[in-house]
Amino acid sequence: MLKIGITGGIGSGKTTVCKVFETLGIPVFYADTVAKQIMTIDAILINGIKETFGEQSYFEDGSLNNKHIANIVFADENELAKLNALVHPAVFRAFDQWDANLPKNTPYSVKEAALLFESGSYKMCDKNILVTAPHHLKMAWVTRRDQVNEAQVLARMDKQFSDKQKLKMADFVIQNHPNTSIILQVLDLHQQFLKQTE
Ligand SMILES: CC(C)(COP(=O)(O)OP(=O)(O)OC[C@H]1O[C@@H](n2cnc3c(N)ncnc32)[C@H](O)[C@@H]1O)[C@@H](O)C(=O)NCCC(=O)NCCS
Ligand SMILES: Nc1ncnc2c1ncn2[C@@H]1O[C@H](COP(=O)(O)OP(=O)(O)OP(=O)(O)O)[C@@H](O)[C@H]1O
Repeated sequence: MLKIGITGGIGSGKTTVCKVFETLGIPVFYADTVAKQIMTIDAILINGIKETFGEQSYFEDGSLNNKHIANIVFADENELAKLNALVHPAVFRAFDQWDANLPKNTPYSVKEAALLFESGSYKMCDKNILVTAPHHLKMAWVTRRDQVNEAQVLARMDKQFSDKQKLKMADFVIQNHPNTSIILQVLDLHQQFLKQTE
């Protein structure tokens, strides 16, 4: 089965794009969401995170203290590398398991991941889509959605490849821009992917 990767910088609209694929009946694996789920259920990972970032990484009810971990890792590349090394292999395994269990008549599947290119997982996809949006819009959307300031968003942007780097690696681009329609762009790609699976 064809595997399609979707990525884009923070706030570019990856999830919004993936919701359109889902309405077309295409299964989507949300790597960022799964990463956070695994971080609260995988005992080995939980121990590794506590050992590396302290007991405060989790609240008493076992939920993840996102803010505590984000404050450490987005201020220090070495700390972020440690977190990525702990979490990413577990997410790769979860994706393989998810993909293997999809119904046999599924035309193609989509993997949404913030770090598709940075983590190398794009190599496991047949085609990769980059979602882009103007910087000022990403900033406005994320600061409003996550109630964070511009410096906090910039700290994450700094840890990701630039759109210029990612454009060289992507097979397709979806522009999330007021002058274009995400829905029409997704429909166009959907038709192309269906043709490839005929
Ligand atoms: C650090 C954590 C706890 C912060 O949680 P928080 O709820 O604030 O952010 P969330 O997970 O919703 O991510 C929002 C956005 O931040 C950026 N981001 C997240 N993790 C990373 C990372 N490791 N490197 C660079 N940017 C990242 C992405 O643009 C992502 O879409 C969380 O992001 C995390 O556990 N990250 C490690 C797992 C990971 O690498 N996920 C991304 C790919 S699988
Ligand atoms: N074209 C748009 N018009 C208005 N709001 C938008 C548009 N695209 C995205 N947004 C909003 O911007 C925010 C970020 O979008 P979304 O969550 O889809 O991006 P993302 O790339 O998955 O983000 P992240 O990497 O931070 O998880 C959301 O609150 C979303 O509703």
